[in-house]
Amino acid sequence: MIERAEPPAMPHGPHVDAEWHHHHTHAVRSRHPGNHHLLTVEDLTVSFSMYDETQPYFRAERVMREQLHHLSLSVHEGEVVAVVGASGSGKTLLADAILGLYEPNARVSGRIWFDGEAMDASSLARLRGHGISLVPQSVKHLDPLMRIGRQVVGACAKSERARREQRMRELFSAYGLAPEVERMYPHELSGGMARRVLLMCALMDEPRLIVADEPTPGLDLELAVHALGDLRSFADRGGGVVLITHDIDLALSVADRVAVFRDGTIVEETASSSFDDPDLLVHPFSRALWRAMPQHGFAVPRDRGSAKDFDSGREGIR
Ligand SMILES: Nc1ncnc2c1ncn2[C@@H]1O[C@H](COP(=O)(O)OP(=O)(O)OP(=O)(O)O)[C@@H](O)[C@H]1O
Ligand code: NI
Repeated sequence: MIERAEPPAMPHGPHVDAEWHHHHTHAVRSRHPGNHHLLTVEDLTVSFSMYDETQPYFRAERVMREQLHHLSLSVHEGEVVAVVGASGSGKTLLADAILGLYEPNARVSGRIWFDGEAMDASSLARLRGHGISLVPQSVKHLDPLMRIGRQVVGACAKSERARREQRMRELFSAYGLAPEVERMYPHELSGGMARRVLLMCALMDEPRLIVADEPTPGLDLELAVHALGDLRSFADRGGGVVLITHDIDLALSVADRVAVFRDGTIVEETASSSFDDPDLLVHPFSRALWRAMPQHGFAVPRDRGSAKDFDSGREGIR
């Protein structure tokens, strides 16, 4: 169980120190029975302890709010799996959980396996940047006080510096960033440049799995296609990619499989090609996404406050 681990504090990202910090027991490491996946997430549930905002403040008690519910997902080597769904539905929480990043008030349960090994929060944290890399959703993840070149090269042993600088320059030219950008600070970059830098940071580490949380907003179509093409070729070289996005059209152009995410869980995992024919889609929400695609007439899925439309019957809404 991931809830038992004691995660180390990390220099970047949210401070890792969840409530379950206090219950230590040693997680049992075992191989997943018959697992041939690079990543397997089983029954992942994330809740937050918070004050009940439906009560007046003087009566409010701490309650647990569950945001991810019994979520399962798998990624093979060589595969791009797109996680598509509405905003605010918990997709970033899924990314954070795979990276072993938990807020202090989070309670996490479930199982995560990487390359057949059972993971806990501390082993996931150790893999961060050393096997699993995140392309974060917000460009605010860049350090505002550090020059771009230093951030991309990252903290590394002196002996590795030259090799990493060489790789950075290759990535710079592949992404059409001028060498001067190395000397710049994040506030001097356009949104699109900052996005490319975040992607480069992930590619620098030569991970086995990349979790990309909305990597394309702010990129024009050509750059977005380039960025996704890079994730595709990373997978083609044997890596795995979890591509979180609400742009299903773009996702379908690179993903092997699509995991349809709704209200804190994955309701359907299917081949991208299922979106060529809505009869191959099982869940009403997947069909609603299909209908919302431009070429199918832009029917906007009524995602909020109309759960019944999707949950009662295969056809869902019109
Ligand atoms: N530390 C926390 N405490 C309480 N609630 C939280 C915490 N972190 C996230 N949440 C809640 O979890 C829910 C899911 O948020 P999340 O950012 O994962 O959604 P998302 O699908 O990534 O959205 P977007 O598409 O806007 O990026 C939100 O309602 C958010 O308010
Ligand atoms: Ni998000």
